[in-house]
Amino acid sequence: MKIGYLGPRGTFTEAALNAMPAASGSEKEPMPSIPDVLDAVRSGNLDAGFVPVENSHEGTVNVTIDQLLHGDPLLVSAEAVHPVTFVLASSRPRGEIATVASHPHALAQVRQYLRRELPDADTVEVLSTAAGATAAETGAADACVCAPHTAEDHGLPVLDYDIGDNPGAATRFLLVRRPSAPAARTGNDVTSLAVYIRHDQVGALLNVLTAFSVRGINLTKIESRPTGEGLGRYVFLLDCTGHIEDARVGDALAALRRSGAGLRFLGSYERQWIDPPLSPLPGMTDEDYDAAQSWLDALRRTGESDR
Ligand SMILES: O=C(O)C(=O)Cc1ccccc1
Repeated sequence: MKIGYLGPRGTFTEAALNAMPAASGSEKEPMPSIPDVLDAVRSGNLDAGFVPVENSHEGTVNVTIDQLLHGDPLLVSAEAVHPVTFVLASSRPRGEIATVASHPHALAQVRQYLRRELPDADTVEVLSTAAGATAAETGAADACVCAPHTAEDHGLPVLDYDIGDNPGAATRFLLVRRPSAPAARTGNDVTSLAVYIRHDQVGALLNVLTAFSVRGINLTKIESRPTGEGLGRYVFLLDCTGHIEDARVGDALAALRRSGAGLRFLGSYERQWIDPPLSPLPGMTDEDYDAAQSWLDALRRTGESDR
């Protein structure tokens, strides 16, 4: 199995992929950008792609989300959550640092540090933290923000360790592939989907949310992105706990379908966060659904209910 990831070597994405048991034994190929990774999956050059999607403090990596929303569909088969710690690295003395290069999400997570320590330095956004290290090594930038081991690999002295504004920041990554049967249900799963609500209906978003809440399904993320059709046209990205094989999740999706909402299923996969999953509401387990279906089947056959 060949997995492409946001490279070059030394990115946080690479470190997160190497820590993933499901990826051990796979051939891993660094690619220059997130769209490069996902397009290579679409074209069949890669079996899977591994990209950052969200940071605990900086929020969503929009380029990843937009890639999943537009173009040929892709399916998420796994997620990984990985801690991120940043260093400032440079071969120049502190007083000579006029430019600092890194990935926009890394720069955003050290904003307060840079304002405090290097208030006059300009930031330079590049495609990854490892690309920032290359920029600092070649002199295209004076310094970079990257992982400690990346500074070492590029022969860059570390001027400051642990410079993140939020200790404990973590990034969530997704393993994606071309659509096929979703990952197996584990009992601790997340389902991601994009919902295109009806714009000619008042309360359309509330109806979508209600489809989840009445079935006791916990939403863990909701985010809107422009559809690209014009102002006021948004698509909603939802993450909920549960698997499409869970009766209540399948039932919620079927209800959305009946309501006329457009759906792009983005995958059901094992959840990797520390929060314990919430128990289903009474009457919402698969067993409850099965028992109610058997009761209805019998009622339709015999005309007899149980009271
Ligand atoms: O640039 C990297 O190293 C990446 O893998 C993207 C990223 C950037 C900042 C935090 C987490 C991931």
